[in-house]
Parts: sequence; structure tokens; C-alpha cells
Amino acid sequence: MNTLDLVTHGPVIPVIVIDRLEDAVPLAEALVAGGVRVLEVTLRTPVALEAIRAMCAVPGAIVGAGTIRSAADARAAKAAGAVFGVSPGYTAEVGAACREVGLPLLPGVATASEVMAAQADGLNFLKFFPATAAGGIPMLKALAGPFPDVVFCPTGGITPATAPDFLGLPNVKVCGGSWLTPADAVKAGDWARITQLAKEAGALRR
Ligand SMILES: O=C(O)C(=O)C[C@H](O)[C@H](O)COP(=O)(O)O
Repeated sequence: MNTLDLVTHGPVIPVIVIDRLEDAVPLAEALVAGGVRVLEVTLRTPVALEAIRAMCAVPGAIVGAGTIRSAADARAAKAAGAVFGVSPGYTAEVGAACREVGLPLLPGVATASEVMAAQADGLNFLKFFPATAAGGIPMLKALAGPFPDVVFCPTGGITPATAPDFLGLPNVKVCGGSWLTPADAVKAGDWARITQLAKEAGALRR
């Protein structure tokens, strides 16, 4: 798989935090039912790898691991069944580990130097993180000049209200965000609400 294939499934990649393993499968099913198949599960919680393993069995789900910060994270994500990895920033170590284990990487960048480092390692589809705090739409427009060959997935601080403006940029093909899986909805097991949020995200135009 090429990470750019991920953009063909819809305009939003949900960023998911799983605290309770038993939420993993119903949450993935709720998102897929709403038409959102590409799922980024952050490695922020102790059950994240087990959650990835469980979610991979959900028909239609395309499960990746977020918060890849080290070679060990890349190896663990691959072993858990993740089909892509997302990192908040980029290091050559993480890039090399992902290549070694065969985990397509969507690496995070926030500056021109980081774009250059990622491109030097052959990566041209990049997460712009933290999108809003790091300059938002003006920054993405500015980066389009020197980097016409880079496609971005802005993530961080994006809302349903601001997503359409990001998605309207020529160098943005998809955006990421946690709003599809509000913590209170997950805690309450309100899967219908998550399916509805997924449907609304899928309808955002780009
Ligand atoms: O753990 C990670 O590496 C991440 O994935 C960071 C997330 O991309 C942002 O936290 C997105 O979160 P929101 O700003 O709530 O949409």
C-alpha cells in the first residue's frame, strides 16, 4: 500500500484514542458503518496495540497506528497488524524502521526543514501537525510554493467547521481529527452518534 491510497476513501481520517479495549471493535464498526474506513489508532494508551489487533478484524476497516515515535513503535505497530503508520514528527530513524518492516508511513511535519528531511527519504505525502497551531491555512499556502510536489494531511485543532477550508486547498487531499470519536460518546458507548459523525465527515467537500 501507498499512503496516498488512503485519501481515496474519504476526506477525513479519524484520530482515535482507545482507553478500554472493549471499545475498540464497536468503535471501528460504528465508523465503518458511517462510511469511514481509514482509522488511525494512536499509540497513546496501554491497550493501543491490542486495540489495533482487534480492529483489523472488522470488515472494511483499514487500520493504522498513530503516534509512531521510535523504531520500536514502528515494529510493534506492524506486528499488531497496522497497515500504515502515522508519526507526529519525522526522524530518519523512524523512516528507516518503517521501510525495514514494510509499514507505509505518513510522517508529521511542521516546518520547511522537516518537509525537506521527509522528502529526502522519499516521503511526499505528509501530515501537517499540529495544523492549526503551526500556522494553519496560511502556512499550507506558503509551503505550496517551494513544495509543489507535496500533499498534506493537516491534523491538529481541525473541526467540522474549519475542515472544508483546509480541504479546499490544492495541496490538501484529506485531513485528520479526533472530533469523530468524542471521548464522552466512546465512554457512553454511543456508537450511533459516532456513526452519524462519520457520515457527516464523509460528506465534507474537498
Ligand atoms: O498522537 C498523535 O500523534 C496524534 O495523532 C496527534 C493528533 O493528530 C492530534 O492530537 C489530533 O487531535 P485533534 O487536534 O484533537 O484533532
